[in-house]
Amino acid sequence: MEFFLNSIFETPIIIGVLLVITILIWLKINNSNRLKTPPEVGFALPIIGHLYLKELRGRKPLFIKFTKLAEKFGPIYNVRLGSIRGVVISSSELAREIFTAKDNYVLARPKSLATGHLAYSYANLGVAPPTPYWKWLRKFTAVGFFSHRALDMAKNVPATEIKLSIRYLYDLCNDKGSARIADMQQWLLDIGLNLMMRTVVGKSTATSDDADDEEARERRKWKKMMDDTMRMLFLPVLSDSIPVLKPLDIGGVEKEMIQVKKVMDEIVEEWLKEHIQKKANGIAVDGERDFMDLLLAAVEDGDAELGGYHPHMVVKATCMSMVGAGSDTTSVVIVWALSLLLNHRAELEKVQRELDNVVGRGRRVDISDINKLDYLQAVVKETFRIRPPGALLVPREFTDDCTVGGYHIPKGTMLFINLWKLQKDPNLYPDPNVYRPARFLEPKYKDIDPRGRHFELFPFGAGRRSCPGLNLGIQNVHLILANLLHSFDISTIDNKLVDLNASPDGVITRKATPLEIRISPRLSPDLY
Ligand code: HEM
Repeated sequence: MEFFLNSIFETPIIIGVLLVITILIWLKINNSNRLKTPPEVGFALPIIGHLYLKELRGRKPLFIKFTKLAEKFGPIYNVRLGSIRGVVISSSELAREIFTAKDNYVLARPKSLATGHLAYSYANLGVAPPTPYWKWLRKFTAVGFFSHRALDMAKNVPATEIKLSIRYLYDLCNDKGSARIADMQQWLLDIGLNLMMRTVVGKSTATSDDADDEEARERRKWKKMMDDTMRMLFLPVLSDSIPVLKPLDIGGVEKEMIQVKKVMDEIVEEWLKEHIQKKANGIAVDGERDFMDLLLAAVEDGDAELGGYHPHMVVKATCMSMVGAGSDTTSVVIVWALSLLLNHRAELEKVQRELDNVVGRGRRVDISDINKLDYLQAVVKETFRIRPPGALLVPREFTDDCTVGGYHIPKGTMLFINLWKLQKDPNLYPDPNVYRPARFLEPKYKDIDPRGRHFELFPFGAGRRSCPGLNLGIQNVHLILANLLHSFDISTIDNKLVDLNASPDGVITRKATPLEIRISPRLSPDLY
């Protein structure tokens, strides 16, 4: 008997089995006390988290990498980008839960090295924490600037700016009857910036103005400043994910941010001084009032909630956030709309036929026509669906522990909504990867509104932190696209297909390569 017991307990296999059983029981007891968390995409290493995974390596856009991971881990999963803990959502139902019942938890934006330097100490509306100051600014912009009434009053700005830009293209065609545009994306980025500069600070950067006078030099300086600021503001910096690298300032990025901030502030300060002078002279009351005029008047009102910021800093930061957030977004939608139409010529011709039927060829399109252009509106919706300009929206951060889809999300987690994947869900749209604008004319889809109320299509985000400029954005996208397609016949060079790949850089989904096209006028010369 004694021999028998000894042989059992001395057998390493038996001891191993007992050990495993003990560990399993311990894990089970321990897990049942723990909260259920979303699937983790792998084992997170210290410092780099999941950045070593093959799905997260390489120079592809982050939303493509997240889409690959969603195919493996489902509509909600946890990912660690270095020290940043994120949750990635790609289901319409979960997005609805977050932006309705849980909206209060996700009103903040994460901080980064770039926002620390370029966002006027977080006075910038796009990154300000959800304080009474941010609420006041949202209310002010919604009522004073983005309401339908305000847009109606300001409709002359797009009309004149678009006319100028179309005229510029027409002049390129003039004696040859057509023109080759090497980079239509650049023309569209210019017009987007012109529109916002006129609306916000009353200035125009004039499309591709290469004159050599003082005014043109000034305009080139603003344009470069805006380009640099936007590029730097959304630059993924390694030290945001791996903070121990911050003192090294790899590639001199932080030094460059400080330089960009200096130039930015000098220019915006100059605009502010001009507006203060205008106000003192009474011009801002009687003449055309831009956003800076309105805000300048509002911050001096005793009821303004300025969160301890100097009133002038609020004006500078907010105007920068408007120009920055409103220009590239608008242009990028039109780049994609045009690119998709060029790859589907029958659709392009349908839009032009609709324009000819509704507007005719005897005058130019104007704002009042847009509501009657059903096919054009369907084209814009299909573009928002297939190529959302913010494919991951703009990240948010959970400000408290929360539950989403039954999973525990701890405070401090970054929220990514993968619109790129969500809006191509086959449960929402049949043949989701096929470009078919007419789907938005079908009874089931025709009432889908992209303004953040329907979680099948919400390119402007949703909830209380969604895009405040969406009405202006929607108006300008339709107006510019309609004007282009009405004014010109457009084709690719040698009828080649347009490359539809997205650039890996930035939060705004730009096209990776230039859009090269040929245009020829289709209206009578007196209309340009
Ligand atoms: C087609 C054009 C546009 C698109 C697709 C777009 C998209 C977006 C998206 C996705 C967000 C983030 C929303 C969220 O977190 O849920 C956003 C925020 C914002 N947008 Fe737009 N936008 C456009 C035009 C504009 C315009 C014209 C303006 C201003 C004139 C503007 C100003 C802003 C601002 C200030 C924010 C930050 C709001 C905050 O954080 O409280 N946007 N936009």
